[in-house]
Amino acid sequence: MTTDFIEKHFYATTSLKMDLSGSVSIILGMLVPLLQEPVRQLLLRMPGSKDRRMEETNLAMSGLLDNIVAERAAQADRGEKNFLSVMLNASESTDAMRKLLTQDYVSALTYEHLLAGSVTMSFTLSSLVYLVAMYPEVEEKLLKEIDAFGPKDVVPNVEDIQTKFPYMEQVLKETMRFYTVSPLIAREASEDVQIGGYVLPKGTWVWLAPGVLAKDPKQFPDPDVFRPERFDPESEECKRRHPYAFIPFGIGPRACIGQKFAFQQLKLVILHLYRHHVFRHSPNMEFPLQFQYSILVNFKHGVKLQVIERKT
Ligand code: HEM
Repeated sequence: MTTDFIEKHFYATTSLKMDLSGSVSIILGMLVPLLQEPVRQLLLRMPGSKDRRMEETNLAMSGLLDNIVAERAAQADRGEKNFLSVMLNASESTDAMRKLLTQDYVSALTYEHLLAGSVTMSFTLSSLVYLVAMYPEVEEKLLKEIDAFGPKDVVPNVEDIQTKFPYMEQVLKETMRFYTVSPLIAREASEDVQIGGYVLPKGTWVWLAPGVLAKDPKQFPDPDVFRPERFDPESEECKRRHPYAFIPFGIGPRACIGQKFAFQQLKLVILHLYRHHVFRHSPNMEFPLQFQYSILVNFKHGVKLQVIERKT
C-alpha cells in the first residue's frame, strides 16, 4: 500500500509536463486552447492514453487520501501535532469552521500540501548533497559549522535552527538558486496593468521563471559557479541584489505557505546527514546531470552517491 501510494504520488507530480512531451491535451492546449477540453474528454475515454492515466492516478490518490481523512476524523483522540489533525480539530471548533472546512475541503488541502511539499523537498535536498560533494571547500566549511554546534546527540531547538547555521543557510539558498525546483509561477492580471512599457489587459496570464532570474549575471555574477558566500548578508553582492531576484518560493500573498517549514526541515535533515556522513558522486552517475521538466524539475536518473561514514 505504501509503495503504491508513493508511486502514484510520484507519477502525479512528475507527469504534468508543460511542453511537447506532455499529454496530447496539454500540447493541444498550448497550440489550440479552444480544442483542449473537448479533446481531453475524448482521451479520458481512451484506455492507454496519458490523459486517462493521469486522471486515474489523481482519482486513485484522492480516494486514498479521502479514506485517510475519514479514518482520522472518526478517531476520538486524534492528537494535535500533525497537519491533518489540526485541520480536523479546527473544522469542529465553530459553526463557521464547520461550513468552511468540510471533509472534502480538508482532503483537498491535504492533497495539495502533500504534492507541494514532497518533490520540492526531495529535489532540493538531493541537489544540495550532489553539489556539496562537488565542492570540497564548501563541504569543509559546512562540516566545521555543524561540528561546532556540539556533540552528535545534541538536538537543536527552533532558535538554534534559525540562528546557529548561517553557512548552511547560504548553502541551501545557493543550491536553490543553482537548481530551481519550481520552473514556472503563474499569475493572472486582475485588472489592466502596464509593466515595463507593455500593457497587459485584465485576464492576461503571466508566467514567471524563477530559475531564469536566478541565473541573471547582473544579480548573480558568474551565475554558473556554485558559491554559497554570495548569500552572506554582509557580502557586497548580497547587499546590491534586487530583493526580487531570488524567489524560489514565489512571491506575494500566494507565495509558498511552507517556506519557513521547508527551511527548518531541510536544515534539520542536513544537520543529521552531515553529522554522520559525507557523500561522493558514484561512478554510475551520468555527467552532466540530466533533468526532467514538468510542473516541477526533477533528476532524470536520480542522484547516485556513495555514502561515507564519518569516524569522528
Ligand atoms: C524546497 C521546498 C519548496 C519550494 C522550493 C517550494 C516552492 C513553491 C512555489 C514556487 C510555490 C508557488 C508560489 C507562487 O505562486 O508565488 C509554492 C506554493 C505552495 N507551496 Fe511550496 N515549496 C516548497 C516546500 C513546500 C512545503 C514543505 C509545503 C507544505 C508542507 C509547501 C506547500 C505549498 C502550498 C500549499 C503552496 C500553494 C500556496 C498558495 O497557492 O497559496 N511547499 N511552493
